[in-house]
Amino acid sequence: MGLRSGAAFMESLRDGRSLYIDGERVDDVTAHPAFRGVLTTLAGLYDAQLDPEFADVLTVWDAASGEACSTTLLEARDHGDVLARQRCDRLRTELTYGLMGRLPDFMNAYLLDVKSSLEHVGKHQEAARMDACLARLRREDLAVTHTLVDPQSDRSTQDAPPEAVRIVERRADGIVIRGARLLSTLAPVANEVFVGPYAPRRPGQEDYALVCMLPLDAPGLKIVCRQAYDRGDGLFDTPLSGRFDEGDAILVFDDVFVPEDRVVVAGDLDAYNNVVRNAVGYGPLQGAARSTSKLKFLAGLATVAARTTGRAASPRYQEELGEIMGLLNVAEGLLDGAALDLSRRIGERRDPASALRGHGHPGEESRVGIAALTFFFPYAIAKAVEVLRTVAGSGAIVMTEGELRHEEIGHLVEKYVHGPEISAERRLQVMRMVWDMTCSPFAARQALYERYYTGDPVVGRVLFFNAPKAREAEALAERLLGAGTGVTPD
Ligand SMILES: Cc1cc2nc3c(=O)[nH]c(=O)nc-3n(C[C@H](O)[C@H](O)[C@H](O)COP(=O)(O)OP(=O)(O)OC[C@H]3O[C@@H](n4cnc5c(N)ncnc54)[C@H](O)[C@@H]3O)c2cc1C
Repeated sequence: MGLRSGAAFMESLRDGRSLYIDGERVDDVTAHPAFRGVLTTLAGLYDAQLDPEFADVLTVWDAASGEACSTTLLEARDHGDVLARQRCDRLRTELTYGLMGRLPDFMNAYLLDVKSSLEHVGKHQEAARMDACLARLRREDLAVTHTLVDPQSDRSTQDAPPEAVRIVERRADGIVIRGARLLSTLAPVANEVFVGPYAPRRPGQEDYALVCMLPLDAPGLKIVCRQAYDRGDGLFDTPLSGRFDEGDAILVFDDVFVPEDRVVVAGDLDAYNNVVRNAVGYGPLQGAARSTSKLKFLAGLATVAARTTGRAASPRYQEELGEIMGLLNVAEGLLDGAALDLSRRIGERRDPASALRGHGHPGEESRVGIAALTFFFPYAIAKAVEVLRTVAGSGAIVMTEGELRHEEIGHLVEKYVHGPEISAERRLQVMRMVWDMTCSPFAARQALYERYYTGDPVVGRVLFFNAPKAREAEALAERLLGAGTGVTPD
């Protein structure tokens, strides 16, 4: 099949999936107003792959299928391939302003990581099954989402609660699964879902050690969406929710059959607990590109907002905006660092001796991308949103286009709501965007997303505490502590 057009992508979603939103069952997701905006955005990305202006960056040749495929599915052999991926990740996330956390790109990178991790720990059969899924994605140009986290029915323990998805029947041709997983961003408008691990499973929990891929129209699979934030209010009033509300859903697997060729892990705890632990780092590169694009967009919007009120002329606001620009420069460096880490690890996997030549330290120890996603970006993005709030002030609490166009008061809006040499229409347009980034339900969800999308931030930090680099740091301090207190050399 090869690369799909936006129209073909839309057609593929008319599949009879069981989807529920705002209290109703939706028969055709492409016709529902809640998804019109985000589907237009995603269809645009599919069309961009076919556009000669973008095709060189967004697509690569797939020798296996004999057709072009998305660069986001390119398995990198060397640094040149990694840079091609970085350029593609950057372009696609700039086309979406970093506001879509779960572009299909995220999962394409993640699944390549799964394959690399399983291979690294010697789970070759599972890695081969993942590879077969990736080959299908390249051939069919599918949009994939994922669901990793057990329901919140009991967080007093890390063990799977009975509500978590599990294997309830093993057949010769596959397995039957039952239970729920959260929280699947993009699920309403994706083609397939990857069910994968988050918390490690322990002996006795083999039925919960499940990794598989399924089409989102699989019989028995229910997509239970959160409330829509795109309420059809138009792109002037809701310029971000009207374009980038990617949707989140709890997935309920009500006795869903998974054919054997879609099962990656079914009961092997060792494989399950190593599905991403030893990944080379495609995911962090994509995440760093997305976050950098978002930071750039926020820095730009804050500057534009400051100009619409005249505050950009004041050193007090220039200082705030300057800090965001500084953070953006750091972000660019971290993105390059994530690319270098990925290249280094790919090289080491191919030739373990290369870890000892030239790079200073083995790539396994360097976690620039993950550290950037765990620590830097959540801070930098929250800070940029805070600066946006500061420069906009009460301007973010803003009337709608309706008042601007109203026959009785429109002229008063023109007279009293303008900025310095800036029309009321332009100022309102900017402030509606600021509102959608700082005050709307879309904005609140974006903030929550940045905090949680890499998983529980507490768990993430503790992993760094337990990493070899922490022991290296400790050893450095111990060296000085052990140096004695004598001030004169012996
Ligand atoms: C907008 C959004 C989109 C998401 N998209 C996806 C997706 O596409 N796919 C997917 O699989 N998941 C997704 N997630 C889920 C995400 O992975 C989880 O939110 C994350 O793993 C945290 O789990 P939880 O929300 O159940 O919080 P909990 O595990 O219930 O934790 C709640 C809070 O308690 C804190 N906490 C936990 N332990 C301790 C401790 N010992 N001491 C102090 N505090 C502690 C946590 O840090 C957290 O702040 C998404 C989440 C959000 C908010």
